[in-house]
Amino acid sequence: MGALAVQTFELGVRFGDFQALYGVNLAISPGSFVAIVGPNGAGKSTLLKVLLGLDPGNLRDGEARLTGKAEVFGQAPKALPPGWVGYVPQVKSFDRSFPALALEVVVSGLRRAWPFRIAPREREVAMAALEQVGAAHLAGRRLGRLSGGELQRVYLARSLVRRPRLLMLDEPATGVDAVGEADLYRHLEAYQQQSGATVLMITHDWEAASHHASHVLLLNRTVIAYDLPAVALCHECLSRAFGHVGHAHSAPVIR
Ligand SMILES: Nc1ncnc2c1ncn2[C@@H]1O[C@H](COP(=O)(O)OP(=O)(O)OP(=O)(O)O)[C@@H](O)[C@H]1O
Repeated sequence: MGALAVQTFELGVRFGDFQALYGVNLAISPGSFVAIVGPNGAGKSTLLKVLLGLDPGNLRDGEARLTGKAEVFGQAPKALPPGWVGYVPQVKSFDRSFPALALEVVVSGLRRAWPFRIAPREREVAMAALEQVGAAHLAGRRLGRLSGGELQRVYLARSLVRRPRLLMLDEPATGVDAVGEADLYRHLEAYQQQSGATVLMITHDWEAASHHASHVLLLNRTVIAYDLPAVALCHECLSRAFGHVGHAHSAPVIR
């Protein structure tokens, strides 16, 4: 296969007169587990949206402009075969009022359309994905009756159901308790070991990043550091990304 999982060349995104990202040059090898760390408004979600092939101009009102180039497995994100990329959005963006069952949500990831009738084979594949994230018992539950952590697992199962080569997660551990967070990493690492997939995960938890990620991308509108966690999370890099690194955050555990 040979191609890098993700490569960007002087990537920039501008919303009106606000430059959200500039000069982003990345080369991420297949099989990496990358934690994307940076302050609020650093452009982390914007970067993931570009890699998902979404047009940043369509995200909100106003003019947006993309410059430079992004490639996923050597191709423009929009040109990738369906199923190569999985995405788990932030829990807060999930619509729980939608009257659906967890199983239906997972099958919708398989079909990319709402499953009014679920075929036996689809049920089998979706149940396997739910089992993979320890959520088979949630299959028949309505979304509105799931906790934040349970909902997170259902969407993780949905993102895994087509066995993506690149999995992107936007703050998956937010609102999830410590056990749920440990489970999340366990499931991600197990999937990665089986499949060799590349994982990009936005997180505000430096400690978890330093424990679980193979690499850390420290971002503040441009790349501050992309390196092994112990290097990218050094005090100087964090100060450059966050400004003053005060006592509000626990110091990262450097192994
Ligand atoms: N569609 C849009 N229109 C205008 N501005 C936008 C749009 N999308 C993002 N922005 C702005 O771009 C900047 C980067 O946003 P983004 O959501 O990528 O940051 P983030 O690093 O993910 O932040 P957080 O940690 O708070 O989730 C922010 O200042 C945001 O307000």
